[in-house]
Amino acid sequence: MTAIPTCPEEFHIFDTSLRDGAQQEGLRLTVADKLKIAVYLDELGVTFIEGGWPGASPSDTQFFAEAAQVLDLRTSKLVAFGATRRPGGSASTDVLTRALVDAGTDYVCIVAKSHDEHVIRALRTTLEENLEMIRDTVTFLINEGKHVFVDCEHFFDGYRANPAYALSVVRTASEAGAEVVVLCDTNGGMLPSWMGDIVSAAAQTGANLGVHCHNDTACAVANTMAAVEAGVMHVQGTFNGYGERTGNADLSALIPNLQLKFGWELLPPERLSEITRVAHAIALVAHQPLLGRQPYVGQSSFAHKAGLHASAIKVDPNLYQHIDPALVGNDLRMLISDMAGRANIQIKGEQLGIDLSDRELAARITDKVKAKEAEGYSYESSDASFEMLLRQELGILDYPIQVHSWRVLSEERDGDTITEATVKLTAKGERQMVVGEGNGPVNALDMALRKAVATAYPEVAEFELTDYRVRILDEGHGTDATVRTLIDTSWRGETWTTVGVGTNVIEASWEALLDAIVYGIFTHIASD
Ligand SMILES: CC(=O)SCCNC(=O)CCNC(=O)[C@H](O)C(C)(C)COP(=O)(O)OP(=O)(O)OC[C@H]1O[C@@H](n2cnc3c(N)ncnc32)[C@H](O)[C@@H]1OP(=O)(O)O
Ligand SMILES: CC(=O)C(=O)O
Repeated sequence: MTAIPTCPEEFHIFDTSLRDGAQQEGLRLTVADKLKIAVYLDELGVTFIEGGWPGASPSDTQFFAEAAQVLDLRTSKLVAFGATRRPGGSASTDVLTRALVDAGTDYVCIVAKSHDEHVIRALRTTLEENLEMIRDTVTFLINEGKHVFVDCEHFFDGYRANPAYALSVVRTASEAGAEVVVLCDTNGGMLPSWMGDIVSAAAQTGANLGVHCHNDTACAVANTMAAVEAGVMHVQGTFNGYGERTGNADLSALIPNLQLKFGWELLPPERLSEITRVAHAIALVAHQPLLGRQPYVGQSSFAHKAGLHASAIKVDPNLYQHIDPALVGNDLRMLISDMAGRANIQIKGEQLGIDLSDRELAARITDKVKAKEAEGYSYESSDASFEMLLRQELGILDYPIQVHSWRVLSEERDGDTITEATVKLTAKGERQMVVGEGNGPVNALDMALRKAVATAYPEVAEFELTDYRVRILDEGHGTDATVRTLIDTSWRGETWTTVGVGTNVIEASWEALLDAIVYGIFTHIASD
């Protein structure tokens, strides 16, 4: 095994979620969103937050103006992004360079071309003029009192095409006073084993080096780690890997990798344990669902489904996890499914405070789960229904309501569809018959059921059906297919999921609805 590198005396975590992250298709951040995310990043403690490109868009200019007024960053420093001046001009008169100065940050990061072909064909200037643009812009910004970083765009591809020119760009930026020269894998085509030699060659210039990797080969984090092993002292990335095309190096994986695998204390442990919360909070602001299988911070990162895994986890959780999830603020989760063995059921029982140590009892429940899963039930996505099944099997589920009958009618009257449901039940000894109307049969049943139960349990009126999903289980059967319905119910910050299965979608929905109400009553409302 190669030796673990030691942490450089100065090491930067440079977050570009608000700049390169915002270059992701479908991601649109308002100024208010950016300000919120900047606060999360500062609380976590990244070294730098790149806020955007002032002058390129009015909202980025506004972001820096507002940030100066309202952001009180405690641990991070704000960076404004820009580019070298235009060819043939002067940095002192370039409109965008002026906007960079006016952004008012102490730190700026400018992008410079480092691939000869890009200079000639995209920038349409000479190789020498490109070096002059870098020299002029860095010098100008330093004279304006800025700390300057230079992003060498297409550095790795440029090095492979013309190493001498790519290195001359690094040298020019460093000699002009850039505090870090960042080697960018702009097209994201590199592989980890290709990084080390190129970074080492760039280090010969004497520049302080950083790295900025895109994820087009799914190697952005690995490439960044390889560059770190080769000696860079500054890593750029984004939270949840947002970024142009396939994204950037994901800081929610990169930071734990550096801290927990290399043993570098980049963040105090109590801040590292906030990283899952921060990744989710940023995803929420960005309106991007966070992938369950996102390393370290995803909901499934420490979720165990297979029976063999669970049986070893019962002995010691570390037998089947690479770190203690608490270190990154995540949790071990035990999933119940047709792949479960006794151990999954016993661990889940323990988490629910139900003793299932008896082998025969655990085996009976395992068989029951497998049989129900074969019918189409899915307990890994419906914890509440699993708990009800468990309690039913153990005879410890006191049904708070008894349903006598239900029906639902939909009719078209004068062009309008009217849907009405009737539910008859007994709750706390009182017989109820309630009619509910809704914009469809499931909605009408939900209304009638909750109204009927609410006379005995008034809190049920506040239960909210927050999600309803229907999945056809035997495609090809057409309208007589078996369906699975999953219902999320929320109340006072708690959410639980229940499942129903059947060839009749309304019956399957009713099963999930009824379980949702019953579960909510016995777990959240004191029964008397
Ligand atoms: C690798 C990266 O992701 S870097 C970040 C890229 N981010 C963005 O591009 C987002 C914000 N960009 C913008 O709003 C616009 O592109 C602006 C304001 C920067 C420029 O807009 P426009 O003036 O309309 O020019 P346009 O976008 O068509 O072309 C960019 C120009 O910058 C030049 N340019 C490209 N790279 C550089 C550089 N490193 N230094 C100086 N000039 C550059 C191009 O040659 C082109 O010049 P041209 O106008 O003579 O053709
Ligand atoms: C600078 C930058 O975003 C890149 O080269 O990808």
